[in-house]
Amino acid sequence: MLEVFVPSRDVLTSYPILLQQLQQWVGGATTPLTLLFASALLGSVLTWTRRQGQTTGPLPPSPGTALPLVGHLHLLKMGSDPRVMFSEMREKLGDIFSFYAGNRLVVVLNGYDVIREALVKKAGVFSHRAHTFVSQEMAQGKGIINTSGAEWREQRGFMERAFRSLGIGRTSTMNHKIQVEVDCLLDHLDQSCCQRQPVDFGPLLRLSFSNVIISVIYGHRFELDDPKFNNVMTALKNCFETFGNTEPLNFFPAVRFLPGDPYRFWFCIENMNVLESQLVYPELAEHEKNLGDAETDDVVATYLREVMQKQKSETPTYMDKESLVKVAGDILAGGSESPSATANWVLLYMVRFPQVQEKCYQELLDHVGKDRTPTLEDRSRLPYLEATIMEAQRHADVGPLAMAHGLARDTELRGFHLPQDAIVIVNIHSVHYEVETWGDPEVFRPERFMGEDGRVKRHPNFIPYSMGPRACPGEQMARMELFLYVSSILHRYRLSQHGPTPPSLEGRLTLINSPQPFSLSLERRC
Ligand code: HEM
Repeated sequence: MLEVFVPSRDVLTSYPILLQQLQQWVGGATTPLTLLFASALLGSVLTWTRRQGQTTGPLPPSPGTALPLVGHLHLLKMGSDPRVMFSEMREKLGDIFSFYAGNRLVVVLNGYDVIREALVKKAGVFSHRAHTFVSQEMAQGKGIINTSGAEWREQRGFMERAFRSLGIGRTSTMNHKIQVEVDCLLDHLDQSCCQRQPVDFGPLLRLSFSNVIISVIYGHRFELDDPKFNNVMTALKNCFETFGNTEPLNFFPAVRFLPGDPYRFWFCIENMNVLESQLVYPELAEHEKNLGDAETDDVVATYLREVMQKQKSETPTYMDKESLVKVAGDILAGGSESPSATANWVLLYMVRFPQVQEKCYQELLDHVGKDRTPTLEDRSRLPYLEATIMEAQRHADVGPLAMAHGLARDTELRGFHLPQDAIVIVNIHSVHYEVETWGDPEVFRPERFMGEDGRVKRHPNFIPYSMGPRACPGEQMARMELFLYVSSILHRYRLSQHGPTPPSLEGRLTLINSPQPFSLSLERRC
């Protein structure tokens, strides 16, 4: 789960610590650490020298001269927001640029045309994931997010098949699954509303959205106050929040032995173990016991049945129980943080732009009325609400750098040579904030997603789920969830700012860009 390189703000703040430590060791006495450092340096210089001689064509432009061991890191603005840094680099270097992080080449793709050319037209090469130290340690080469080639195709193909056969994507199935969680959330909100308590939606939405995907994976839900559920979800959140810090290990794996776990690697591993030992393995054992029961119909049961069939027919396969642990973890990771953070952003925008909230409510009144709650069948009748969700997704930049890709082999893109072991960053932020496309990208304006015919206008450059064969397999489900949660909350409550300061539009960028914690006041409308 989750083990891909994304140069978050954390990575850029982690490197100065690393560079400082390197300087200290160089000047210090001989200790196991200096020996460790010396061998890392020697290995790095050797690889570096070998690489320099291997390049067959011009690499994408870079910010200057790279040095052994650190590459271009000494030239990058450490600690700055990578989105800002990449925008500046793009202005100077063009749509495709590169830099060495240690001795590993990182290539950044910017703008719709270049990203489409890579992920769609050259999908066979660009649909790989980069092989990195941390991803290998955490995923053990298994699952969906961190696999490539035939193994990835089989695991991802399974997920898509299972989702189809379980009816995920069908309005009737999803209406029920999501509605159960929405109703529970609304009950909880009613209590806060009655007691005039402000609500911090962040943790509530995380638990609620996780329950939807858990019911798809394991066939049952948890009570929102179940301690085990809360424990496991905290572990997942911890992984998301600290994963970015581990990135220096991808370039200098030896630093994992430093005392005090400064890059939070062991903390991440520990939290992943909590998730797997308290949720995934026990669920697997339970499913194995009940597999004969025809009622058991969920992702895990479907996977186990397919493994049995393949074993029986002696079909070669990558599907096994160890892979199932990672597949289940990947689907849970994908299906919890991104959609719940997106919903939280939408609510935040409703408070920052009350006129948009009122317009959404008016649309709900006109097409749903006060006597019933919204359902997925109402989607086509509520285009402004849909447009508002899309605009919040674009403006909030939830997954600004997607998940890093890799290359199946050495390749060429727009005349530049890209070596097979490069890490490829897909800069979705550059597409969502392109002035040529949007005119005024900094402005929050749902109308940009409304057509003149009063219907939702789908824009090809709106790509929060990425593009090509590696694009998010949960898109359909996420869109249904976002619609039902947001429409139900806005239908029942007027949301307003709690306290004198409005919630900040500045996010917290880790693996994804989440809102900073904030609380809202609720007033019941019906
Ligand atoms: C608003 C909600 C969501 C957003 C913005 C989002 C966005 C993304 C993005 C940008 C990627 C990376 C694509 C790439 O590598 O180019 C991705 C991958 C993925 N997402 Fe989502 N996602 C969302 C919801 C979901 C849901 C609900 C699920 C599960 C049902 C899910 C499961 C996954 C998985 C398993 C991958 C890895 C795919 C692969 O490596 O082949 N996501 N998502």
